[in-house]
Amino acid sequence: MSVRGDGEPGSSWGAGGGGLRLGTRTSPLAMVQANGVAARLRELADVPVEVVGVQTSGDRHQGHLGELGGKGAFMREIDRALLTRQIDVAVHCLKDVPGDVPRPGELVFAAYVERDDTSDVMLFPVASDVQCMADLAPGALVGTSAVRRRAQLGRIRPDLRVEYLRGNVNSRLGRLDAGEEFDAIVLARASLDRLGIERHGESLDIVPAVGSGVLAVDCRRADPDIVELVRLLDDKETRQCVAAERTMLHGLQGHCNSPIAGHARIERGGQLSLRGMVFTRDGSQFVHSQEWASPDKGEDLGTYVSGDLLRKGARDLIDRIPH
Ligand SMILES: NCc1[nH]cc(CCC(=O)O)c1CC(=O)O
Repeated sequence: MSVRGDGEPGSSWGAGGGGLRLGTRTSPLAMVQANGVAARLRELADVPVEVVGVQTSGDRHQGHLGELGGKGAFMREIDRALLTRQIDVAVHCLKDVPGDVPRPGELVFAAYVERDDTSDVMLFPVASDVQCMADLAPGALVGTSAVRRRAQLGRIRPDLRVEYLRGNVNSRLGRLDAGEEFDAIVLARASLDRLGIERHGESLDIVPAVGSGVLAVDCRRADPDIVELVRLLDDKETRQCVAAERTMLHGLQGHCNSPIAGHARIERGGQLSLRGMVFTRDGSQFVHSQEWASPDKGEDLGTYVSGDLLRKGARDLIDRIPH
């Protein structure tokens, strides 16, 4: 999809020399996110930026993501488009970037955009009388695809039944409102905010996903001008939090089916804190760790917390769940 392709003659940006091509998934959420990043790049550099939708196997495939080798299914085609210079910049939800597969060495996340809301919200069918989790009947059916949400819901309301639900945000809301399948679903608050969807949702008191609410902007290391431009979108505190969370995730060596939660933040006193949790599928067992460090020590903090979780038995919890 070409949102703006008016490459100025003589402009030397990007692979084609006529401006930057910014690639992302074709979902409405990915497009909104990419358009936001593209607008900021145009402002910063007075450069034409064309948004390009890239079809990924994760979007084409309707079944269980595990069948495609997990979350990486949303990245392979986009990485390839960057490496073959079909696009110059890519925008990803960091939450969807796997922690157990190394990124191609030729690429660099030159920016982590200032973090949006990290919370998970429970939504109810518009026509339903029930508009909060406490009012859900015992055994009510909740839709989500995230093992982390399933496990933590299990800790709050072990009676709820959880069924696998994925697809783009609007199709999930459509299925919810049709009122025939689910009593509630769980979504990221950030996805509703970015799509401009205003509807009641109950923020859940659960630990967020590693990388939640963060957009990662990828480009080729070999293009220093582009790296330098994208760098201007980088938010220092977000990068410090990401360093802690992602280092923890790498240290745990989980897979896409591992119920892992991780959340770093800069506290009021200026310290960086990191909380990590690993659960069994139903959340009945878990390990927890929290530690603080100076904000420039995010990686050490992540290493410490993953080590602490492993000492407390995280490996056994992770290995008990099939890939
Ligand atoms: N798993 C899908 C996904 N990956 C990133 C977001 C958007 C929010 C974010 O960047 O954290 C979503 C939608 C959702 O979970 O509802």
